[in-house]
Amino acid sequence: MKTAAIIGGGVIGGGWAARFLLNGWAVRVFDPDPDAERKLADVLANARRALPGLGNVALPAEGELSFHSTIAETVAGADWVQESVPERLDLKQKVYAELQQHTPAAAVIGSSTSGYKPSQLQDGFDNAARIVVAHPFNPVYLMPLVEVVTTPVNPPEVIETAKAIITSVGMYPLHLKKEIDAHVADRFLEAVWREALWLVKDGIATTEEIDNAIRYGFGIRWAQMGLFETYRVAGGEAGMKHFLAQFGPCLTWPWTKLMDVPEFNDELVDLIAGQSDAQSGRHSIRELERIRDDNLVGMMRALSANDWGAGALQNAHDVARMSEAGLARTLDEVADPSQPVLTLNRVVPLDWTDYNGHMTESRYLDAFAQSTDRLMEIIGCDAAYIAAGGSYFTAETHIRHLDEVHAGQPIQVRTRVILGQGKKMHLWHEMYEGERLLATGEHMLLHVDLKTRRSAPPAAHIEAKLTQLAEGQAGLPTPEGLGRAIGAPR
Ligand SMILES: NC(=O)C1=CN([C@@H]2O[C@H](COP(=O)(O)OP(=O)(O)OC[C@H]3O[C@@H](n4cnc5c(N)ncnc54)[C@H](O)[C@@H]3O)[C@@H](O)[C@H]2O)C=CC1
Ligand SMILES: C[N+](C)(C)CC(=O)CC(=O)[O-]
Repeated sequence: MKTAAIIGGGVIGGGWAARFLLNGWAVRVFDPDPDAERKLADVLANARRALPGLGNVALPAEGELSFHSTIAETVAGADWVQESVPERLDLKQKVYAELQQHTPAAAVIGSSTSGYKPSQLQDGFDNAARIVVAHPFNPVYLMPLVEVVTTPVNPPEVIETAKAIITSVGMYPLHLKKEIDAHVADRFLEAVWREALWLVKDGIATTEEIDNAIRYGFGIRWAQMGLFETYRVAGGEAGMKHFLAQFGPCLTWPWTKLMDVPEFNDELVDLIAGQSDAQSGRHSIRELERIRDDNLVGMMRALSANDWGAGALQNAHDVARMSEAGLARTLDEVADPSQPVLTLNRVVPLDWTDYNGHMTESRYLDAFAQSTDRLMEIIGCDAAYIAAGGSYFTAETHIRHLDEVHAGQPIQVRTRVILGQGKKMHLWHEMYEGERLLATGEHMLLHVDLKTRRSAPPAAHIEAKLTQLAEGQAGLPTPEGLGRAIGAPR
């Protein structure tokens, strides 16, 4: 098991701790705040609620969490050290002086700093080559971006290790080869933040109106395409050049106050804090975090369905996790084809819950459909085969809802091929939470020619694999409930 040492376990260090733990790492924390353990437990509770169901493949078993009273003890045996102490250079440098004495030589040290350049953290330290900026976004357990900022003293192997570790916990390392104060993303945030402060101070808009301008408008666009791709589309058929010709000149108009910062006096602080209380004071911070997490998970899962942006990143992480989660992609990878095949191993995500407080009925079909897709891939009906014009359509489905399951619970589906002959594929899915049978799904599918949209025999290699599974599993007892129908009222 890999080990992460977290130096500073506040908002960001707590988020890093949760990200590593839920991805199976051992996590060792140092934070002098006597309340640090309680605060981190709160962050971890929210992370456990949101992260495991984000993807379609189960995460590894949670790692071990421990708290330590010195930096020396915390970094013992660490593969990765993440420094997240307050944003004060003198304090950070004091911490790096200690880290240089005790951190294992092979470990990489990442700093969460929002604004300092890596050279300011490396300067004068023997282990400078192993120090990089690894700037995350809040909440670290859900947001994938990490700005990795390096300097010429960082050798390629340190940079590659940093990128590989960040990728392995489902995040996206954006490597900036040139250092700059506040990296890239915080430059945007600061520009928007300055404008927003002026708009409030000048009485143009309240904090709530500014938030509405973002969340009902460009904020949704940015989440899926960013800035440049969005503006390319906004240029119409003439694209980016037309957009620049039309809107470029207005950048010289005096629209912006970007170069000024309003004076941070009591009057401005009270104005902003008062409006913010009126806007959101009815929710506690932990409640707001959960609302934020529900929304982020829902949006990222929508992007996954389109294999786009942060969703495409999550899908790639799911694929990387499949083998460890026991999910085969080919028949050769199925450990024992004479037994029901594991076709789904995931956690019920937050957005699958309904007003009854449990997984809603349509998601049982969603889960079984994911299992059918998995079985199709296993028998060779994969993306290439479908692109070449062959696939399966579902002709009939019968689901029995036998027991409840809730967001955050792990579910597994095991699938039997009851019949695989000619055009027909008759599947029997059983959904479990541990040993508890939650639902069964019986599905009749027909192989189709995607050009004619009519049923047609599958390719020989598909039928051969299907028959192999059906014949191999024929000796198993008949599943209880097979062929069951609701029946007409008498
Ligand atoms: N809050 C945010 O939105 C983001 C912050 N960051 C960066 O993350 C770093 C930490 O920021 P936050 O977590 O927001 O601050 P925070 O104040 O929530 O947490 C800092 C933690 O460090 C602890 N600490 C203080 N002295 C320490 C020491 N000598 N050794 C170990 N721990 C010590 C404190 O007790 C506290 O728990 C900063 O560099 C900040 O720029 C990065 C991304 C976003
Ligand atoms: C406000 N902040 C500069 C500390 C923000 C960040 O660094 C990133 C984030 O999570 O928005």
